[in-house]
Amino acid sequence: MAEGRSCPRIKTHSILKDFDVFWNQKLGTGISGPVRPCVKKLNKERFALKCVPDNPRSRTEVNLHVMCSGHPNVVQVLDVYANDLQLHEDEPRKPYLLMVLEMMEGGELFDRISKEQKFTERKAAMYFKQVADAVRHCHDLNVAHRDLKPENLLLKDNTEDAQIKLSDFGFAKIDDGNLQTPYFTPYYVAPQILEAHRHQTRIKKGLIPTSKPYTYDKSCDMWSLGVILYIMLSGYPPFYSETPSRQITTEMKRKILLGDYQFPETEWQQVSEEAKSVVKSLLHTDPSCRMTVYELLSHTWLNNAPDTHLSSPAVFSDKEGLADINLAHSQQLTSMRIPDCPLTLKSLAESENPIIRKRKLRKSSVDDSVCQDCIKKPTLSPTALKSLRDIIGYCILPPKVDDDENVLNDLVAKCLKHNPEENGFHSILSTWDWDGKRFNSKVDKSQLAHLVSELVQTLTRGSNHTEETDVS
Ligand SMILES: Nc1ncnc2c1ncn2[C@@H]1O[C@H](COP(=O)(O)OP(=O)(O)OP(=O)(O)O)[C@@H](O)[C@H]1O
Repeated sequence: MAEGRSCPRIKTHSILKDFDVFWNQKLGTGISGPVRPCVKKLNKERFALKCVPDNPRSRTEVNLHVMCSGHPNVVQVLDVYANDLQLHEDEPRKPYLLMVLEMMEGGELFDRISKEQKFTERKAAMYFKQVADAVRHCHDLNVAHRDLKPENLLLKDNTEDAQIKLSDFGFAKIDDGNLQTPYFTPYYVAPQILEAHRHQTRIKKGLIPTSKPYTYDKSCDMWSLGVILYIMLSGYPPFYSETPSRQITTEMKRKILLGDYQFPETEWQQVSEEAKSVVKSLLHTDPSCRMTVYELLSHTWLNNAPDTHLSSPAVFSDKEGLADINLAHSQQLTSMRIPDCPLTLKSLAESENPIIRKRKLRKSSVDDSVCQDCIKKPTLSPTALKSLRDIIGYCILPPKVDDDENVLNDLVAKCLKHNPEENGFHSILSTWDWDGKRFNSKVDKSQLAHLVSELVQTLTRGSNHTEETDVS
């Protein structure tokens, strides 16, 4: 079992006593601003300095990064300072946490791959194994990283066999298992919570041993690993939108939930079946069936990958393309992360006055672009809404009758009477070959619940229905 490091004492004297900081240089830039080089005065050793505003969230980042630090594939945190700084001319001095990090001279992993003369499956497996081992270490400590993406995989130096290390614990979270006891109103619920609920039900029925704790966040890390591996092997991501936008589109979410991706012949015909099988097991749509990090590390491909050439370096050398890949991956992670304070819905009777309710609802909108779209959408009648919700409720609750399929077919048919024009609904139904009366393919009820739940969220945001509920 891995042992975590305890948090170093946060130093409150000026960092400039111990380090020379190159404020005008940057090693890279993230959401929290540039990461700068610095040199320890005592021995002239080079480090990277990450400055984050001092607030509870950054304190969590520091704590969890330090905790996971004692592993060769995790960037080490040497020291942490709490100093007041004026980092921008137009801002007053503000409290910051300054993290002195091990210097990763080799830059980001995908930049390195773009320069590889001969990039093979074996090399990809060698890189990937190190990333997986870092994730194993975090998961052993019950930490979900939640931001596994190419930009956070850094190389120690520029040598041929440089180590890869995981960085940026800005979204990391102690996986305290809260999601094993999901609380929600069954009709309006994030897809992730539905999954946790299903898992809970399966444990209760004895279908899954209780010794295998399930947390959605850890399974998200495994999904991210699947996306990273897919990109490493082919040069492009498994899920992308035909119309690039800054917001993840409903269509892309749908593709992710349905696991709707391909292995196009041109780039994938050379790739071994074992590698594809690893990708498939990581991108499994049901998080509770997704490969765990231990299953991944014991997979034969990781230790016995063939020496076949991959086309990814050529694709990565297009810098703009690589930036698009990184952006798409970040957006997908954002859409998958469960908010740290889960949203719950209160009934109208419990809410405060209507003006406050409306204002709260406006503020709670997480996806403005979707919201704007929805305002233009036709209003759903309460009966139509109820019939959609009945389908969700039916799909997430344990079956009560033997005649499962007919009940579902009847519910859908009834719903169609109330929602005849709703294209989103028709498109969901076509996933399982709805012929107007029944489904002709076996319905994955969990996925159906996901998709209808999303549709309900989309249709009710910005419409009259938002007045029926209050988000707190
Ligand atoms: N230890 C390091 N050594 C060298 N470069 C680093 C180091 N840490 C970070 N960087 C560079 O700085 C960039 C941003 O760092 P980091 O991801 O930690 O910041 P962030 O503000 O949390 O970013 P994000 O937008 O990904 O959340 C990295 O992608 C990398 O290029």
